[in-house]
Amino acid sequence: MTQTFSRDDVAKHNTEDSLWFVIDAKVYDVSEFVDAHPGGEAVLRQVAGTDATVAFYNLHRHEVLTKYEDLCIGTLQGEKSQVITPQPGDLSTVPYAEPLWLTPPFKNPYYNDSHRRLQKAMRVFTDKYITPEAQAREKDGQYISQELIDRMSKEGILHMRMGPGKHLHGVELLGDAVKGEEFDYFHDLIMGQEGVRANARGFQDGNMAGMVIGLSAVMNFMKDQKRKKAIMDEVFSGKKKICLAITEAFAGSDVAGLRTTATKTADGKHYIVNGTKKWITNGVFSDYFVTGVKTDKGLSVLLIERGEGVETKPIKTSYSPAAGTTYITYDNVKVPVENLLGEENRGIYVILSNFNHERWTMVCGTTRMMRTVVEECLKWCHQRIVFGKRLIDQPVIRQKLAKMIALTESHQSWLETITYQMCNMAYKDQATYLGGPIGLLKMSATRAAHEVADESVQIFGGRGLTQSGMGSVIEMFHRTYKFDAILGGAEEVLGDLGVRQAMRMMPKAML
Ligand code: HEM
Repeated sequence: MTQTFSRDDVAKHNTEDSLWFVIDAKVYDVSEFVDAHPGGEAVLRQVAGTDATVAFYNLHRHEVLTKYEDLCIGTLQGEKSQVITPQPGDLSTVPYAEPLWLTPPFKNPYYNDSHRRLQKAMRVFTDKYITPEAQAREKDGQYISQELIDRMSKEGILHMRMGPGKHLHGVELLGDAVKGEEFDYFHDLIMGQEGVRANARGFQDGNMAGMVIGLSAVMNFMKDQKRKKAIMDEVFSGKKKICLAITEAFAGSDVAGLRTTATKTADGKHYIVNGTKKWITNGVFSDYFVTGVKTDKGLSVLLIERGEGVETKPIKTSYSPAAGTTYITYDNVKVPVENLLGEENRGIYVILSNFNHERWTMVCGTTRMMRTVVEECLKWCHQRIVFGKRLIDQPVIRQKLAKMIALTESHQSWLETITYQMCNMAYKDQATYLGGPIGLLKMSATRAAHEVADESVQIFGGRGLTQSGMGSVIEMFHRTYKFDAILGGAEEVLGDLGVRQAMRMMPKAML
């Protein structure tokens, strides 16, 4: 694209056969494209021979130009493009589009060089591999490809998604961006926040969310160490998939109400499992199901392999089928007693100890998505002309942005404060001291997401309700933010948990 043209050259191409215009100092020849233009032929003819930059950005996302770059035949003499075309791995320079620690000149006490290296490497990986696949799967509703799973496995991404621990020791992580031994909860936060930038909430769960919440129970509670290692190897190598099967049509956040039963056989060697599970993420393509069951004196957790008596079928939800949301039935499924995770009748401990990390991971994602929505709105408000002004020139719009920015920044800061505690507190103490705060944080983050989603649709108007084009990210967020408000514990349950934990620590303090 070395050819240059004057504005007069462009102006001559406004005929039936030759249709050129300028967008951002680049010259486009759309003579052959007019028939195929999704917005119709007439609108293009109206701007033939002129500078159509403002009209274009009022109607299209910038990536449309990248997709159709073949239509560009040259540039304007002596003029330079102004609009930034992001490259894989780039940080955004839009204010508030990145957390403060990634925004010069701000300083932050929590992150070191290994965090920065990991952030950079994971962003490149997301931009190059996760986003294109996520967008494709959102459209075709298929499940994640084995190719992407294999690629993530090779880079140690599956290992890292499980958080800090021995499973990372000696594993090469994203080209050695960080040593497994030094991986902490801030690295974990980075993995959680960078991954969601694919802007596809359904696929985000389809991308091994079942593993994140299911494998941890095996890692922490399977007694047979050889078997545990074998299962971890199968899952980390991407050969087998695993999910967590707790909720039922009978019981959601109130896990004590589960009705799936596990009865021991007379010889004591097996459990016979009967019952159902609902809303199980990744269930349709999983090989292992970490399943909450009722045993004679309480709850227990069993690792169940796909096999005779286990049936899975997809459930349609308001996010994409790519999540693999599943209804499971267990009909007289024979499970070896060695597959018991933790102690019999004390499964509630297994389930609860899993929750903190799951909830915290969800906050990482929600907070990052709110930030992306802020960025989308800031860009849109600067390019959208309405009533003869840019949207950003309307005070009422600036009020909405102020609220959205404040909610995003405050939740990121609170999240980092909690993450710092996780880095510096023994795992067993975290259940006592952080269960409540993490519950309150998740409750508050999803309430904030509710506000951010609502305001962003008001800013985008009809485009915020349209799945393709300018408002696609807003539409996706508004349609799916509720998943974080329900999954992993509903807002009300978590708020109550936070206050009840505070009640337990309440001294005899009087007014
Ligand atoms: C190289 C130049 C252009 C390309 C490749 C292009 C491509 C597209 C595409 C892919 C869409 C579908 C919606 C989307 O994905 O955003 C679209 C919609 C549209 N385009 Fe273009 N377009 C170009 C220039 C223009 C210009 C200069 C105008 C008007 C002055 C225009 C007017 C429209 C309209 C009115 C729509 C429908 C928008 C909507 O549904 O909200 N296009 N265009």
